[in-house]
Order: sequence, then structure tokens, then C-alpha cells
Amino acid sequence: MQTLRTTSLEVRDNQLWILDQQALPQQQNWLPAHTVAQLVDHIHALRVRGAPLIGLSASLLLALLGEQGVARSALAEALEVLRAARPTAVNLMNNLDRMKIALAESDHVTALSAEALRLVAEDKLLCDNIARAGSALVKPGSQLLTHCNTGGLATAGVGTALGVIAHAHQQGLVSNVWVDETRPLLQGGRLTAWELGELNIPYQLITDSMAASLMARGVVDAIWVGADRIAANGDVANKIGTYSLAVLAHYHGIPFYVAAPHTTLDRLCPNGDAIPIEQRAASEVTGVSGSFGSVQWAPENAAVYNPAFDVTPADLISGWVLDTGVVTPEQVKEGIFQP
Ligand SMILES: CSC[C@H]1O[C@H](OP(=O)(O)O)[C@H](O)[C@@H]1O
Repeated sequence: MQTLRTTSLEVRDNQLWILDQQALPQQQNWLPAHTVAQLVDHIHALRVRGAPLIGLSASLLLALLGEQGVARSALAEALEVLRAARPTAVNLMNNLDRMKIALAESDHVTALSAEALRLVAEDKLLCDNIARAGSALVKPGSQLLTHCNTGGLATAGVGTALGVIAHAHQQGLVSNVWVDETRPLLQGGRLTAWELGELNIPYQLITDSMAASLMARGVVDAIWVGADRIAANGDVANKIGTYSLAVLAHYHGIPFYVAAPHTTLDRLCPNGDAIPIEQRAASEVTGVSGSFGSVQWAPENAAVYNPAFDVTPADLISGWVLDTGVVTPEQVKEGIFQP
């Protein structure tokens, strides 16, 4: 397979390498994802994270294994193991469903590589289209608030919600970005802050609990978030903490936008109640770990509830900004996302 590089993925010498997103921003460590076990471990640990990126990394590895001569039957098993690596972000399943079709072709090795590269190229374009569609909704001088990380690290392109923010900033429309640190894994404080710094976009890092008072002060003009799965009725699963932002935005009359590629749509999922929500380890809440090591503050036997995502009901969403354009609440009510 040709050499390929995104912000956090690289194909080099016919092997897949990943940028460890748990070590950022202090360290930029590229790690091997040469085997299914390695990539699944990276995905479980969120060294590889972000709904689109998870699907793309799995697709690329499957194609590379095919080129390395792994038997078709073993590739089919590998596909199923990768498909189960994380349950909420549907991009993984959507991508691998397309790879499954390629695997059934007579020349499956060529078909797998072509499909994986097509998925990467498509995602870059989807990000650009989302950025353009979304920035049309940004008013001049806006202060925008975002949650978790939805930039180039999480996609093959400029990102989803953060791609909109970056494109709007390029057009001179953004005066400041409020960056939710996004407990417990701090994707905002570590990754979004790093990406905005690299892009020279003005931002202020806040704890998640600060968002409400900023809205009350009238210094949040719109909220932009990503998505891990969009159900047929428009409900959205996204990083834990998204739902509370949507409720606050509704109370304060602030537009709340979800930015995502169409590969995040799950038309067979009727509503948010049907979206599987990943439950994660207690250690992510009882303390924090990173390139510096780890520290624990809660009692050893603390009982912990740690869902990685929550669901925002469609009636709290002002618009779904997809690569195909902006979808309105009226269109969602009319069933635009229905199968
Ligand atoms: C464009 S990434 C979409 C989505 O993925 C993130 O979750 P995680 O960091 O657990 O992979 C977050 O929910 C983003 O909004």
C-alpha cells in the first residue's frame, strides 16, 4: 500500500503506525499498529480515538494484513474482532461493512486496499464539506464553545466540529473558542487545546463545570460538538457531558450544532435509547494518567460510574451539519434520517 499520512495515522513500509493520543500534547509518540491485537489495544486505550479515525485505522490495518498474505478466513475473523473494538461510534461498523464487501471480491487483496484508501480519501473530503457547510452558520465575532476533540486527530482531514471552527476562523468569524477540558480523559484540555494552538486560533481552556456560567454571561454564541452515532430520529450519542451542554444551550437560547460525516449516521438505530453506550474503567475517574504517569485521588474502593458517552435528544439540537449540508430539526422530524 502506498505511503499515507494523516494527523494521527501513517502507513509506512506496508505497516500501520499511530500517533499516541494519550501521550499528547507533551509527547508525540508514533506506535506500531501492525497487528489486530496492537490496534485493538490502542483503540481500547484511546491512543487511537475519534469516531471517524477508529473506523479508518481498522480499515487500513485489514487491508495491510491482506497485502501481507493473511488468509481470507483469518481476515474475516480479524474484521469481526476490529468491529467490536468499541461499541458506540458507528463509523467503525459502517467502514468495516464496506470492507466486508471488498473481502468477498475475487481479488480481495486489491479490493481491500482500494476500499481502505477510498475511505480515507472520502473522509478528508467529508471533513472539508462539513467545515464549509458549518462555517456558514457562524456569525462574525463569534465566541464558540466545543467539547471533547473533533479535529484532525480524530479524522483523516480537518475534523468535524473543530473543522468548522477552524474554517470559520480562517474567514475571520471567530473571536474566541471556549474549550471544555472534557473529563475524565481530557480530550479537550489535551488535544483540542493543542490543535487550536497549532492552528493559532484563540481559545480559553475551561473546566466542564464552567460552561453554564459562561452561557449565563452571554459570552457563548454557539456550541459545536461532534458525534459518535446519529440515530434515525436525530438523537445523538457523543462524549459524556454533551447532553448537559445541550440542556444549558436550550435554557439560554444558544444554538447547539452537531457536526459529523454521514458515516456517523445509523439509520437502523431508531433512537438514542438503542445506542450502545460504552462503560469504561473506574481508574479514569478515580484519578488521571498520561505520559507523566498516574495519580489517584479517590479512595481505593470508590464505586464509579463511567459512561464514555451520553445521548442528546433531537429536540435539543439546532442543526446537524453533515458533509451533505445542514439538516434542520424540521427535516429530522419529517424523517430525513429514517431508512
Ligand atoms: C470526530 S470524533 C467524534 C467523537 O469521538 C470522540 O470520542 P472518543 O474521544 O471517546 O473517541 C468524541 O465523542 C467526539 O465527539
